[in-house]
Amino acid sequence: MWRGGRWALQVVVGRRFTTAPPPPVGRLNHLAIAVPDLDAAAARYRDVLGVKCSEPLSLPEHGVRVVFVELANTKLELLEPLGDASPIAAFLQKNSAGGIHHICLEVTDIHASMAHVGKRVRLLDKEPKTGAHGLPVVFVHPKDMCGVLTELEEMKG
Ligand SMILES: CC[C@H](C(=O)O)C(=O)SCCNC(=O)CCNC(=O)[C@H](O)C(C)(C)COP(=O)(O)OP(=O)(O)OC[C@H]1O[C@@H](n2cnc3c(N)ncnc32)[C@H](O)[C@@H]1OP(=O)(O)O
Ligand SMILES: [Co+2]
Repeated sequence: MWRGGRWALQVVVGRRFTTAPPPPVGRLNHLAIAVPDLDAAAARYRDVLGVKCSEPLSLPEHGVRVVFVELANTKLELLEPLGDASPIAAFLQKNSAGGIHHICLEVTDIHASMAHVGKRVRLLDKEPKTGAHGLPVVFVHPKDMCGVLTELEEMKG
């Protein structure tokens, strides 16, 4: 069916049109927290809550320095700005003490998810980038996801 200048996949099932179901979304891979001082934030989580923190990892291509806090059912991603163009620096200008920055959901096929999701919401890149885990990631604009910046990360298998 031709809709809005694009072919929309329509499967006829018993005289009722349905659109292919979205590719599956799995676990919450991480919840990211922007912080003004990564070392102080990691020490706070480690010393106050006694949780395990990774060594800091610099990701200049993303403008961040990160520490992962290991939890029983997911991870926290502590994010400090790295470089002048860091998206975290812009976030901290509005939230000086830091705050919840994004969530990351796992998908099995990021291109399939992008093709489906990209029809309905704004993806912030045309192609996936390589994230902190060395896996493909893409972001959905927060204004299109109930005010929450949403990262999709491909987890094969
Ligand atoms: C990938 C490596 C690592 C990993 O997990 O592997 C990471 O997660 S790195 C994380 C850092 N990278 C990113 O965040 C990339 C995606 N982010 C962006 O492209 C920008 O930050 C963007 C487009 C979300 C916001 O851009 P900007 O900071 O320039 O702000 P705007 O003024 O354009 O914002 C428009 C509108 O959105 C609101 N906003 C901004 N950031 C967030 C946020 N994190 N959560 C919720 N809402 C957000 C902002 O307040 C504006 O709202 P308005 O009502 O118009 O004021
Ligand atoms: Co992330």
